[in-house]
Amino acid sequence: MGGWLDRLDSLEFGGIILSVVLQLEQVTLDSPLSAQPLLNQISFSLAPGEFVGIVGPSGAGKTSLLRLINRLQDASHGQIQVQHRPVSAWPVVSLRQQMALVLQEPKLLGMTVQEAMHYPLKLRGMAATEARKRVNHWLERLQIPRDWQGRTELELSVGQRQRVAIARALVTEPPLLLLDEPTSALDVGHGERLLACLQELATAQGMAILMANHQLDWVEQFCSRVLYLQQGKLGGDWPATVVNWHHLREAIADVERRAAAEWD
Ligand SMILES: Nc1ncnc2c1ncn2[C@@H]1O[C@H](COP(=O)(O)OP(=O)(O)OP(=O)(O)O)[C@@H](O)[C@H]1O
Repeated sequence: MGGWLDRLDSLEFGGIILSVVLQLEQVTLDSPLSAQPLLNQISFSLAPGEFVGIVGPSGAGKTSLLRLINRLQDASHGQIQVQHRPVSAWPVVSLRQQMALVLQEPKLLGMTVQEAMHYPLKLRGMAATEARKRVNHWLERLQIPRDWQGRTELELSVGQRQRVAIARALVTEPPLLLLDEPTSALDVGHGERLLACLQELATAQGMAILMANHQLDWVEQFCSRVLYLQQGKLGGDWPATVVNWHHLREAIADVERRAAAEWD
């Protein structure tokens, strides 16, 4: 493994060379239902080795943002670049080979765990022996028991399915990993182990990871940077070490309480 950094282009800012995997400039997503956009002029970039948490109240736009990057939906305005190339200029299949997206309720599409793990490697034309080695490596790394390999999603709990979906995403070792609430159905032990593994992938191997997560304690513990979304706007983009976590928790809880009170 390794080599992600070598595959990236570089940008020069004031004489300092920086690599950027992902760049959003003034990205807006209009709502089909209201005048208020679902995402409003979002700009940020992501470098190799960053593990970034997207936090914010329910409905703030976290999932919508991840969907735009992978082109499940297109932005109404602004530009998203992956590896310095607008997402609209990439053939969709090639764009999706630059990244892996794991949605909140992952599906194995009727495949067994074993088949689902091999499928993305088969699509990339990897030789069977190498693919087997790669699959075994990631099954072990995410501590997925061997006896799950013949199971389909109907024979896995939601949390188990989540772990398999993340292993399936990692098996291609993409430069960019997009995760939507990857720990929502995991117990503390598996959640912490997964996030520690992701942190190591970022810091030791240069993978860029963007993760929507409601569980602020874990974002605080494992992420290097935090994006705060509120009502579709980017309310903050901070290194995790400078965040006032107590204040941020209160701010999010306040918005969520007010939203709930509107129904009373
Ligand atoms: N296809 C759609 N059409 C119209 N509105 C949508 C659509 N998808 C999402 N929305 C709205 O966009 C807003 C943002 O939703 P999104 O799922 O991105 O939020 P989120 O921050 O991921 O929420 P949660 O934390 O609850 O998962 C919400 O108000 C939602 O109702």
